[in-house]
Amino acid sequence: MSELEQLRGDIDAIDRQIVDLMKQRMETVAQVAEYKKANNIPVLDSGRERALLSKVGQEAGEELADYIQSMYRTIMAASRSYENGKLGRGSKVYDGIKKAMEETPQLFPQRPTVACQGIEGAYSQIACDRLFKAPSILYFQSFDHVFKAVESGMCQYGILPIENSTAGSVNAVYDLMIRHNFSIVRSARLKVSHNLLAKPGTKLEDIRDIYSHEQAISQCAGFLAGLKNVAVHVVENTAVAARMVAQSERSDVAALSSRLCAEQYDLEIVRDNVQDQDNNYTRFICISKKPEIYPGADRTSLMMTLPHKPGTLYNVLAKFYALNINLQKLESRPLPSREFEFMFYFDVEASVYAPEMEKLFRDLEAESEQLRYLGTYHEVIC
Ligand SMILES: C=C(O[C@@H]1C=C(C(=O)O)C=C[C@H]1O)C(=O)O
Repeated sequence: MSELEQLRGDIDAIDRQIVDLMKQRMETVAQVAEYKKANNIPVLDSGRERALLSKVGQEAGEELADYIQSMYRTIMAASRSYENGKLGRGSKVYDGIKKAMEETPQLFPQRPTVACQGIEGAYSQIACDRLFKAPSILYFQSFDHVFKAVESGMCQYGILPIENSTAGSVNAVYDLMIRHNFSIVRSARLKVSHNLLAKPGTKLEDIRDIYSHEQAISQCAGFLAGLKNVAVHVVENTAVAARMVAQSERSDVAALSSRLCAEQYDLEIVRDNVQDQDNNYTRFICISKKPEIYPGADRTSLMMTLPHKPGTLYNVLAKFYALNINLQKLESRPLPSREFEFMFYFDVEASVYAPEMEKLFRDLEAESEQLRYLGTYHEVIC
């Protein structure tokens, strides 16, 4: 037997003892849960946990204190989760998820009324047309109006951009999420390619002024830098830019917009795919008033307000880790009304049918100040 094999044999023997001791510890934890139930005591006891951490840290000695303490944080989180299960406390959120699954039809609607921000030809419209077969689209001036149109029932769904691969999160939309009630029922990941559009017959060398949204301009910076005697102007969105060019009396102006805008506004594509990088995409969410969970839903979004104390975010992340749930997105936004408090937005990868989802919600509800379930849905790649 090699030295390594011998050492691993020793580790195996120690692990048998650890597992045995952990089983004994969990059995005692279950008795604690019984006691707490009978005496109406909450599961979490932060004071006891802090004292335990400090004690095991001292017992471990300076060199190992950090390792042992971090292991104990995990052990205590597992104990609390076990206690919540033993107490038979269900999860309100998970009950709501089950109800939404029962009540949602099998098929995603094909012809609903959908709220989009902008005008015809905007990227939200492209995302909307990929998500629904034949939607009736109502256009609104702001993202806030899209949320309101869905909240009031005027539109069945709303489309909102939330993230771009080059420019990052759309903070304005995350900030509005805090203020509105809604559910996410689908998301779309749309490949974005920008084209230089002008009136038919216009040549590249004739163009003197180019209009577009600032994000599109920055994504085409390399192409624009190569043009001579051209001024670039920011407008509110790429479809507005195309409409301006179409309505202009001049024939030396152009817009950076989608291919759809060329058709929409009778413009010609002078140059296509002029973005600097070809892996440019934007993610959109499709929102509704009430939760709807369609078959195949594998992504769940949550929002949580966490108290401003050390370790609160860590505790949430530890739960995802303990249940082997993959985190796809984490976004934090300051809460305007509460100084130094943050709203965290999470996207996790897990099917609603997975048993760990019920455990996750039970544990999160038991311990987070404010938990908002936003929906479970599938992301469409278009
Ligand atoms: C087991 C208990 O419940 C929780 C788990 C703890 C642990 O695993 O040691 C400690 C405190 C509580 O947050 C307890 O209250 O003792």
